Amino acid sequence: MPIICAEPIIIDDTTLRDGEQTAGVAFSRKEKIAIARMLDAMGVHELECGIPAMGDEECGSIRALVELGLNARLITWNRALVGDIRASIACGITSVDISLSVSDIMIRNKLGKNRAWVREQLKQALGFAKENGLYVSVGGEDASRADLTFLAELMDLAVTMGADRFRFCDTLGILDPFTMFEKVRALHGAVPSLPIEVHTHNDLGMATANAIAGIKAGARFVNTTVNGLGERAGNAALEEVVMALKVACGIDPGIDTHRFREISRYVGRASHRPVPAWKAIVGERAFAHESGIHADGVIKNPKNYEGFDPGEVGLTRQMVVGKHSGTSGLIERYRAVGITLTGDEAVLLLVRARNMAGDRKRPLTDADLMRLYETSSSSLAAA
Ligand SMILES: CC(=O)SCCNC(=O)CCNC(=O)[C@H](O)C(C)(C)COP(=O)(O)OP(=O)(O)OC[C@H]1O[C@@H](n2cnc3c(N)ncnc32)[C@H](O)[C@@H]1OP(=O)(O)O
Ligand SMILES: O=C(O)CCC(=O)C(=O)O
Repeated sequence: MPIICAEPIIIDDTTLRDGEQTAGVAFSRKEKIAIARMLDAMGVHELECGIPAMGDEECGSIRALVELGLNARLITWNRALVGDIRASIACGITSVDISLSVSDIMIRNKLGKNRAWVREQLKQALGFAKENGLYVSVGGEDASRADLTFLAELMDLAVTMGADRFRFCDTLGILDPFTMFEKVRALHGAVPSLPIEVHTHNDLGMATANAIAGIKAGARFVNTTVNGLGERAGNAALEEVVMALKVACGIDPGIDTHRFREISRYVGRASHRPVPAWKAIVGERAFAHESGIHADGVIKNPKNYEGFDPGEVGLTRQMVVGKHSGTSGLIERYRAVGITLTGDEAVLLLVRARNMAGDRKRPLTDADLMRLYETSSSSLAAA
């Protein structure tokens, strides 16, 4: 059943920040500009575009993105350090994520500090950002393992100091959607005046589900990356979150989805992480039908076996002849290469086509189909 959102859902795409943090991935400046332009043209609302603290090269890229004058809001990632925020301001940035580890495990074992230090650091960094007129998302790193009462306390402090939103991060990707929902709902209930952003990771294969659960629990901002790039197993994929919102939740975040295939292929090349054929939404074979019952159903009406039209994401439907084909699919494929089969001919050819696909461990090409037809001509004449 469609859910009603009082306010629009804002997609904050972090392909250029967390996406580039995928181990071994490095985008050139030219690629960053191309990706940002595409995302902007598609109507993506915000781009987390880099980390000024990384140094001159990164700052040069961020400045170049600022100079594009995109519609999308550009936001940078910063530790809760005045120096990091200064570096963002020097890039011409007016929106920042100020990140603080908020779980006791990270506060103790990574930062070597305590909760009081975190509070103090937030005051200093947020205070500095606000004095400089910045829009601020307070990033709660490892929020999914943090004490909820402490999180609510930090959120209260953030509201008092003028923060614009709080980012709930499932940094390790260890939540399930039900727990995600409960935690985000609890925080939203505790501090309703501070909008929540959700940042999810795919370590258990639930990044998209958790992003959607966060939105259903009241989050208004959601982080995505093209193809689900990101630390370790990646983040929630832009194309999955947007289509899940549209198809499963009845929420249209206003993104031009027709370019999903195009941007997916571009980012796949630029990241040297080719898109698997079966990848949800954008995989080349995401709308390929081989199994007899499915092919027959799709031929009768695509709605039988497609949750949405492939054209909506820039893909095309493919009818495949293989080991699981039935006669309807085979007749349809032969029709596409200009040959009309009778029912008897299809029955005869089907056995041979299945065997051929099984032997070759791949679907039959047009050339395979033609050869099969020609080499079966005497049997077909008798059929
Ligand atoms: C969950 C995330 O994705 S967070 C984003 C992570 N992204 C990146 O790390 C990519 C870019 N990072 C970098 O270029 C570098 O790590 C830099 C420039 C930020 C820091 O570089 P270095 O000074 O060489 O430090 P190094 O990377 O070895 O260690 C990180 C330091 O930041 C500290 N730190 C980590 N998170 C925070 C935080 N939120 N606020 C303040 N300090 C922090 C660590 O405690 C550590 O400092 P320490 O050595 O005094 O304990
Ligand atoms: O903004 C933050 O605090 C960190 C975001 C992040 O990349 C993560 O927690 O995985």
